[in-house]
Amino acid sequence: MTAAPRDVDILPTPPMLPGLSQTSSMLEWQQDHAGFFQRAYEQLGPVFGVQLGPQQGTVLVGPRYHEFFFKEVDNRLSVPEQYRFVVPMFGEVALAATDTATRRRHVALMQSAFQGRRLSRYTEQAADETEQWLDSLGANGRFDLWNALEGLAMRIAASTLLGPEVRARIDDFRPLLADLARGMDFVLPPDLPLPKFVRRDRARRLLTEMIQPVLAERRRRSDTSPDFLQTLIDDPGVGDEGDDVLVGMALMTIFTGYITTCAQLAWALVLLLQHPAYLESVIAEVDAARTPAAPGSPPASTRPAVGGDRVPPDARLPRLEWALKEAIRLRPVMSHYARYNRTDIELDGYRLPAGWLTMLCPSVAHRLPELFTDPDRYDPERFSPGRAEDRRHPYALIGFSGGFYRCPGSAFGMNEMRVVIASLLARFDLVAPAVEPLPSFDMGVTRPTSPCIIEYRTRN
Ligand code: HEM
Repeated sequence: MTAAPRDVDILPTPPMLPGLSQTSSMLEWQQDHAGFFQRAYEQLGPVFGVQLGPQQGTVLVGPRYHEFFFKEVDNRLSVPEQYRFVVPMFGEVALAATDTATRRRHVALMQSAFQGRRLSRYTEQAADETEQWLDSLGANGRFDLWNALEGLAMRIAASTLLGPEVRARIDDFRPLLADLARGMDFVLPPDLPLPKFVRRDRARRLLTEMIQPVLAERRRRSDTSPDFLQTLIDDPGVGDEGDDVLVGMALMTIFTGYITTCAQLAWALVLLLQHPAYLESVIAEVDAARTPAAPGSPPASTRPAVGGDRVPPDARLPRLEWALKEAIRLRPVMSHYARYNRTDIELDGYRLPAGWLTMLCPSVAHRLPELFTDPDRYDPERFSPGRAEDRRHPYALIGFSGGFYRCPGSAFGMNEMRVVIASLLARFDLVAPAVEPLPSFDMGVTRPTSPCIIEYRTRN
């Protein structure tokens, strides 16, 4: 794929969509990220250039290019330059840390934090939070999808990641996290005096002020809480870097965990409700996994959070898992992944200039017919063992990114989505939204726009 550096300067840069100015291409992208990339791919092929505001980049589509992208990271492709937009939110932590050893240490710590017994405990907590939410809904009614799931995802993130002290103050915490989300911008310089950036900076300050006393109290008590905040406090590496880094990592993890999971969960639920035949098969699977309620127990809507006929948080629900993967395939929540070219790179006859971005676009890549049969069709069984279309290439399904910087919370995100949907289906009959929800990009992820009303009633 590559050639000696001396040949590179004579090569053309990748083709761009004709007739688009800096502003018009930016506007088209802002209105519909996936549609913009799809249009460019259809007109220009698997290697094309884009101009997003002042930044130029190359989008690569297809598993061979995905492999190149993930393998070149921390080599010719660099991470932190592209993650400058998170520095005002969390400081120079994780993917935004400029020092490679520090960045890898932060990511490795997160990778180890969301596995094994800790992961099981977090999943159980997610199930308890979900039952509490369901108990609050009554026997029937309606909820706005994003509003309801955002609240739930934040409560889950708060209790599992930051612990009971922050969970108790969730109502103060929630609008601040939402302000952080709305202040996320991949393109504009992060220090412009815009109202959304002013609110972002205020949110970070107030969130930090909330977490710092918790830290101090935990240290005073030599606490052994099982949440992620305690994992950070106990880690000798992060411990040495000071409280700013520790609080920044805590905020970054809770923020990233809540917003992506919530958006992906919302799409997964909508898609499932829109496909009643497949939904029936998932409900049957969920019912088979339910622990029977004790004889004479009260109706589901009035049962306490613990006990009753709950779906065990660790239940194996393959049909639901395939539906989650299908939602990740059809509605990936990240519009693209970007890395910064440290040097000129030659790729299949093109020059990707130093200073440009190199990008992947999961929404386009997930609809390649050579990987996914009848790719526009909702067909979760494509992930069943006999078909396993995602195994056609190790980088076919990239909704959690890939390589060393692949999402460290992917297993937790999958478990959380599974327990929320299984618990909802176990308790309620749900009605699909009357109109197809349009995607919204206002919070840094692709999510269903509100209002998107879901009706529910207790199952017989
Ligand atoms: C369905 C849910 C989720 C999806 C689709 C998702 C997706 C992603 C993706 C695509 C990336 C990498 C972006 C890149 O390569 O540039 C990422 C990074 C990350 N994810 Fe997830 N994620 C999910 C859930 C979670 C959860 C539950 C957590 C934490 C508990 C989490 C924590 C992180 C962190 C800490 C990073 C690194 C971000 C940074 O350093 O700025 N994610 N995620």
